[in-house]
Amino acid sequence: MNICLIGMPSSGKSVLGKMLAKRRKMTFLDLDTLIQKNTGKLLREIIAEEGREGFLRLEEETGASLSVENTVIAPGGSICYGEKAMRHLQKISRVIFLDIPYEEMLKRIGDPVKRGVAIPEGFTLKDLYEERTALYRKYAEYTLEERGLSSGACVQKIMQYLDSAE
Ligand SMILES: Nc1ncnc2c1ncn2[C@@H]1O[C@H](COP(=O)(O)OP(=O)(O)OP(=O)(O)O)[C@@H](O)[C@H]1O
Ligand SMILES: O=C(O)C1=C[C@@H](O)[C@@H](O)[C@H](O)C1
Ligand SMILES: [Mg+2]
Repeated sequence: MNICLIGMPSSGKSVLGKMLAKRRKMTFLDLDTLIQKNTGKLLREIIAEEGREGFLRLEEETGASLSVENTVIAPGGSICYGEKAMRHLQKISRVIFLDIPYEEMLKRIGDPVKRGVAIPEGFTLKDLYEERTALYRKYAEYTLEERGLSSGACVQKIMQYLDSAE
């Protein structure tokens, strides 16, 4: 089985995903990296050429056709807009939502534009946070409340959940 970590940019999908993969002897896969490998382009080049919508379609297709085993999958934060991808990820993996408070995200994230966050026209970061949080919750079988926890404690809680719900 695979594990898929979803959540806002800077919620810890990469950091916690790599720690989890090491602890459970699994492979770590970053979906952004896979998209770049498949297309031979950087994400910002894809977004510049195809726009936000084009990128989201590509991200959805990549997520929906993923075929891996024993892998911790870390998709980009915008994967929640791809219904087809999320349904597939639910089938092939245990989907876990890394929930961080809005204020914590602001502290960690730096400049969202530089980080490549796909913010629609007229949306604030707060709007985006609220819209996505509802979607992440909808697709996840477990929500990890990160508030106040160290990264080690986060991994411990995820491990406990996975072991208890096998
Ligand atoms: N409890 C915690 N859990 C996870 N990360 C934490 C925690 N506390 C602080 N951090 C820091 O928050 C950052 C999380 O960044 P990370 O790149 O893992 O997020 P991400 O979800 O992969 O973001 P992106 O969607 O941009 O790829 C790291 O710099 C990490 O050190
Ligand atoms: O949260 C987002 O909107 C994104 C996050 C990145 O990981 C990339 O997947 C892309 O730049 C979009
Ligand atoms: Mg990451």
